[in-house]
Amino acid sequence: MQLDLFQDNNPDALVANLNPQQRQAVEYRGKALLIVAGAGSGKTRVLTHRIAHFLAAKELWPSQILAITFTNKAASEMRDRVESLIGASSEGMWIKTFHSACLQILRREADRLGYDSNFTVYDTSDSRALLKRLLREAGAEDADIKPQQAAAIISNAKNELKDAEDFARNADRSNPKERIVAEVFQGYERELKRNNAFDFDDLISETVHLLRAHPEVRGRYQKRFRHILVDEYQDTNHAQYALIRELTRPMPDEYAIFDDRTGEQIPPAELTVVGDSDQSIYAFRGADIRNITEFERDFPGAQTILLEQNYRSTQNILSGANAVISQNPYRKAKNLWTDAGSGELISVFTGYDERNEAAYVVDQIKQLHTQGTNYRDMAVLYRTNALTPSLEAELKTQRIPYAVIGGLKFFERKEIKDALAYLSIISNARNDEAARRVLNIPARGVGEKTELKIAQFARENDLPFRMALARVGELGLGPKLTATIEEFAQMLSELEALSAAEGPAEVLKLLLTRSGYRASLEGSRDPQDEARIENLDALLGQLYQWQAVNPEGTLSDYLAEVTLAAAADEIEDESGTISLMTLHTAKGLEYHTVFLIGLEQGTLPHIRSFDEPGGLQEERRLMYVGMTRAKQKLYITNALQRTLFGNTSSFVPSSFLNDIPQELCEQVGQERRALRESNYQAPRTSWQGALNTVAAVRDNKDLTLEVGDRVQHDTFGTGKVIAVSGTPPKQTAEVRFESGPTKRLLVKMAPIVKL
Ligand SMILES: Nc1ncnc2c1ncn2[C@@H]1O[C@H](COP(=O)(O)OP(=O)(O)OP(=O)(O)O)[C@@H](O)[C@H]1O
Ligand SMILES: [Mg+2]
Repeated sequence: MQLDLFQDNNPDALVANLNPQQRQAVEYRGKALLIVAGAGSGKTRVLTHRIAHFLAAKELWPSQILAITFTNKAASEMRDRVESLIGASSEGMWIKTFHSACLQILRREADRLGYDSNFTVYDTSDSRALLKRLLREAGAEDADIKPQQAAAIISNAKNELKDAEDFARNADRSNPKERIVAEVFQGYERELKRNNAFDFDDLISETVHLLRAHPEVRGRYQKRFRHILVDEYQDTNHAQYALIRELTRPMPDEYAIFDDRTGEQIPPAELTVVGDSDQSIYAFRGADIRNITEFERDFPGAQTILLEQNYRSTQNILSGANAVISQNPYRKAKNLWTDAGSGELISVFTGYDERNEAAYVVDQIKQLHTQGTNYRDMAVLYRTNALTPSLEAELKTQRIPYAVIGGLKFFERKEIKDALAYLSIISNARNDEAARRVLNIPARGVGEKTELKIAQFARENDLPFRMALARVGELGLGPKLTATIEEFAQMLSELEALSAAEGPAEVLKLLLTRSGYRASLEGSRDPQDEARIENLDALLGQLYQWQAVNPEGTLSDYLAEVTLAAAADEIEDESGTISLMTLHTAKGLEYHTVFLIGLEQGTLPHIRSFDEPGGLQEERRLMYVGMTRAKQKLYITNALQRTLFGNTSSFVPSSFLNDIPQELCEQVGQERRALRESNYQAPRTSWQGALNTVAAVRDNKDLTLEVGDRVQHDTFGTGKVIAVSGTPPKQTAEVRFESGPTKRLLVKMAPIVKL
């Protein structure tokens, strides 16, 4: 039927399900249209309907449309929405992110910039590595310039469309730092070009330079793209803004473009942008809200349409989100409303630690799934990736399929794999792959040639690679290299000895320092490396907890468990997978149920925002983005303590929680505490209570359970033992809780009392 709609050329049917303002936006014809509105008011829906409307009215071909979104996930959702509207393939239509659109243009036009079309795109770590070398060569140690600082300065310059020469011209020559950065910037550009490489920011700025320097190329793209639509316009930076401007700015007479068929002159491309200044969350990358506020000045005669009805969320969720964002100063109040009804209350849960928080979240997920909510309709959102390990571990244990969107799963991340490879070679000296992986991690100057030599020696002497390392003296390498490798082998021996006496967590803790891995990440100042440290700390925290639950567990037990758990990733059922992602990635998306985790001071708002101007406001917008992803049900959770690097720190709940009116929330955590208080010794405060529970856990040593016994669990309430196995102290019990879940517990460790 939808195909008919398209073939019948019936654009009116497309606007039947829209409110008057949305309909006006879809049907508007003119050079420039700006739609500003709060979350969930149908901005993206208007964009997709507008695209379909152009097609159905046969005003444009798919290939004449360029639609730009911010994330790959948003782009693929937009494509799906358009295809289901037109009932046909959207082939030929560009629905892309800024970066992927520019990448495609540059691939085609590379030779005009003196590049080959097979150029490489340097990711952040490639750029940092290059900058580090250049800084060293420029003697930056004395001026104390970190690669990360230089990278940020260069990135900002590129986002402002300033090249190395501009930068050098404007640099204050009497300031040694500026002089060095200017010099390094020029060297960096030279090296990129020599390597036939662009960095991330180049993709956009170079496309702008290309279009500016070559009007005939600009004309070609203007001729092709007759209508450009940009979603999430509030997050465009200057370079992105300039790109749009080049693609819509009138052509000079000598480069005027003409219709091949009619011979008529073609006017500039038209533009539709939609945005919400309350959802601007990329100021740190140079996003400029002024692009939205000054749109009318930049595009004279532009039409502005406001949308006010929210179709996504229930009133409780919307009121909660509005209450949070209204704390931001200097914003235009919006009149966003919904007729969806008040809906369920926002559930607020306080866990005593991150495992308790994860257990609660996963348990709710299981219950919702049992009650018929598909996994694909649920998402867990967080401020930073470091918050996921306990959650991922719990999801794995409970065999719930999940996907980490826009990021690697925890156990697939490089630093985690590195750490596990270290643990693996310590646990099993015959694991050649692991030994070879860590040989030069962190960089100790052992190159591939040396690695191959060692491997060959190992083969000839029928030795594992690890053993060949110990005999590196026989290889005739240079003295320095030989000493480095001997030292590496010696370190592995020490760690092997340690692992015989200590638990895996202690081994990991020591190896991160002894190997120099931690120091190399700490020294790098690359934000990615900062995240890597957080992740390694998270792994360590998780390992300590694993050790607490498996006091007899060995390193190889742990590694086997992790590997098997990773294999559980394969499972997926017809209800899809749960999505895990950062708040930044979640922009524009929506889910039936949303869990916002890690609502603590220092996590959200993030600690780094405290001393940045406007930092707290940007964090509040992130919170607003997170809350407004939920359609029917919103959970907000926090943990009173988190374990990082074996250290447990306590956290205060996020100040944003105080902004949500009490009557919109139900405090699940307090209910849980009340339950506990009514059943046994009352803890004094919630989190001391949690510690008491942990202490009580250790007193379970002599507890033995039998099938049929009733127990009270700290998190899950009362339940009945339905199976037991093993004998104390290794007895495990399967308990079916009245609150729904069935759990397998190690009796001596579980936070339970026998009733
Ligand atoms: N007129 C309408 N009738 C029914 N549903 C609608 C209508 N307008 C929007 N919706 C639905 O409301 C939800 C939110 O719409 P959409 O994602 O387009 O909002 P948005 O303004 O782009 O939100 P965000 O600011 O989060 O990007 C979607 O599920 C959409 O299909
Ligand atoms: Mg949207």
